[in-house]
Amino acid sequence: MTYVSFPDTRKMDFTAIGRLCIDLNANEINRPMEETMTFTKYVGGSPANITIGMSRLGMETAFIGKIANDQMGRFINSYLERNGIDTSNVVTDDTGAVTGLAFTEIKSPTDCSILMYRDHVADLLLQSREVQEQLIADSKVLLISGTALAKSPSREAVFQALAYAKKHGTIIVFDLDYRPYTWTSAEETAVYYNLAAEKCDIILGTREEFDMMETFDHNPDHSDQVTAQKWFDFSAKIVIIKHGKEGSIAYTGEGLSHQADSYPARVVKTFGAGDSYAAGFLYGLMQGWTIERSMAFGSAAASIVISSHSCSDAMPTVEQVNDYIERCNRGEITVS
Ligand SMILES: Nc1ncnc2c1ncn2[C@@H]1O[C@H](COP(=O)(O)OP(=O)(O)O)[C@@H](O)[C@H]1O
Ligand SMILES: O=C(O)C[C@@H](O)[C@H](O)C(=O)COP(=O)(O)O
Repeated sequence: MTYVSFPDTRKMDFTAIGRLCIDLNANEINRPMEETMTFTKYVGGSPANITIGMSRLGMETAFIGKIANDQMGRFINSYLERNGIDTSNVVTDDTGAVTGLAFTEIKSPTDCSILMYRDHVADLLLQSREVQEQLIADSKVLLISGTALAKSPSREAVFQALAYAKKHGTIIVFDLDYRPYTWTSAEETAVYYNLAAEKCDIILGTREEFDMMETFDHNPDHSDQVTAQKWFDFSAKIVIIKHGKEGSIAYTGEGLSHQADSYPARVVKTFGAGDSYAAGFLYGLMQGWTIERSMAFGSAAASIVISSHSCSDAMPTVEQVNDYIERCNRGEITVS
């Protein structure tokens, strides 16, 4: 059964809007940040990671964002271009803003955290008039991510992109990607997340992220079913709630639910799971696969990325994901 009909005559498969940042991942792992001396630099930012993932999977991709006018900004731009991502709507800041940094702490495979440096970052300065309507009209999918809603003018830019997507029938995906830093209150966060989610066809988030959105709702048992049901009265066709190692559950407007287990992984660090899952799942759905097969493909992609040092650079190809699934099926990867 087809739950989402993607427009079929568009030159761009997938366009994302939001932050382009730098991840600095600890080289000396299994210790606190205080004792970490060296880091490896990668392109980061959840929507950037997902776009890189989609590109690795062979999709035509583009990005809408703003980079700093410095070495970090140029590093990001050239990495995107080397990965075949259209950067014609990546604009350069001219106000002296900086690139957001995410230092990752890997204390153990299950105890990871991120230290964000996000004061005066370029990505939150994207303006609505800088969003190219034609690019969105030419795309099958527009992905938004919640962090870009945290501040103006990036907030308005995302809503403008949503308006263009609605106008042109572009399928809208919302990766909640809630990062408390840069939001000022629980009320502000919930209001803007809810306003954006009303317009989206596919919504992906963790249980904790949906809990944040339900600040004004009645869902005392944190029921996934109750969470999902709310969005089918708006635009949603699929709502996915992710539960880390426990797997994920997808709901569709017909009242059906689909459960996916996680794949085994030799976990190096847990971040990057959600971004690779999103890329794998969306890729599958755009191939016309069932929701279950798409979720399994996303889950396997996630296991590959959390078994690696980076998020963006470790995004797998189709062959790598299929090979991983086969190796798991043969019992060759059992550590979880
Ligand atoms: N420890 C783990 N082992 C195996 N797979 C995992 C693990 N953590 C996450 N995953 C996979 O990644 C998916 C998304 O992870 P999750 O942690 O829920 O999202 P996020 O990274 O956005 O917080 C899960 O549904 C699961 O398939
Ligand atoms: O999103 C960021 O700014 C940091 C990411 O690049 C980072 O690697 C990460 O946290 C990935 O997020 P996840 O996939 O939700 O775990």
